Amino acid sequence: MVRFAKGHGTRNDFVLLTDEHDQQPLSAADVRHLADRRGGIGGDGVLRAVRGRHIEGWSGDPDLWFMDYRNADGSVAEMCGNGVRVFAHYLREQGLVPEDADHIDIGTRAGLRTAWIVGDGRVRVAMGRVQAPHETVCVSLEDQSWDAAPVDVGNPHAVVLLPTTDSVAALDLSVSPRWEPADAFPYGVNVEFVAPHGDHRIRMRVYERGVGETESCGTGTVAAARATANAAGERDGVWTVEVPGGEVEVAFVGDEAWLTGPAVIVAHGDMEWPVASERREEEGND
Ligand SMILES: N[C@@H](CCC[C@H](N)C(=O)O)C(=O)O
Repeated sequence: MVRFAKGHGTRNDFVLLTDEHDQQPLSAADVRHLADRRGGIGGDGVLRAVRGRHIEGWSGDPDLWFMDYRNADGSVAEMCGNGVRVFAHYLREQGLVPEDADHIDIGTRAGLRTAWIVGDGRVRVAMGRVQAPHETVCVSLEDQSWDAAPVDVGNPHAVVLLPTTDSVAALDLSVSPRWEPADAFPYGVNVEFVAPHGDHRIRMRVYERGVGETESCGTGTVAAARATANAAGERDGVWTVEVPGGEVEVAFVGDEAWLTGPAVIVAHGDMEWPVASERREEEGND
């Protein structure tokens, strides 16, 4: 049996597990099973809490809790902005960090992230440096194409700025967007479609690498706000980003970003483990 929690941030949902001493490393097939909405628990991703010392390539404090993030298809991603808020909340509710700690430092594959529980069930995270080069790429969806702004939030994004929220709502994101040049994102990319919806307020939909369309993507909201601010010639500022699953706030000071939004744990339970052998065989235990 494995103990799990289920949580979400603006309905971007995750299965959470604690594996302090790295005794249950997850294969891609394990992750797909956990994230499976019919045969497993269900989620857009899986967050495993493990001490940093066990993560190859982590050169920070070995005692820090590390957010080992996986997309629902089993792939590894560097960062997850909604996930890191839910992860901070989980560490606190599980008693894995002191209840009176002012902040929570978390290791991720994109580096150290610091979270503050700010009340009302919301968590603020210092998202680090956001890089948005000037060059654009071409993003296509079925027979439509647009210029998109590449933005790096620790993980890769391409942001398409559209004129109206109706044009965002009309998109069919059941199919994956394509991009050119192909080598612009050798490891894939998350694609955001964004339109203005008031003063420093935008609306966004996203097609996530390794998942498909989700109701929210925290790093995507940061990328969307950065691309919108850049297009408006603004640097510092606070943006509200509406997503199908709710809304979050993104603040910029210089190159740095902070993301604030809800973090919810909805359930705890026990799951059969290891995964049934027939499923491992079916999916391949890679
Ligand atoms: N939903 C996440 C992003 C998760 C990773 C992404 N799919 C990727 O592969 O980079 C978020 O809230 O940031």
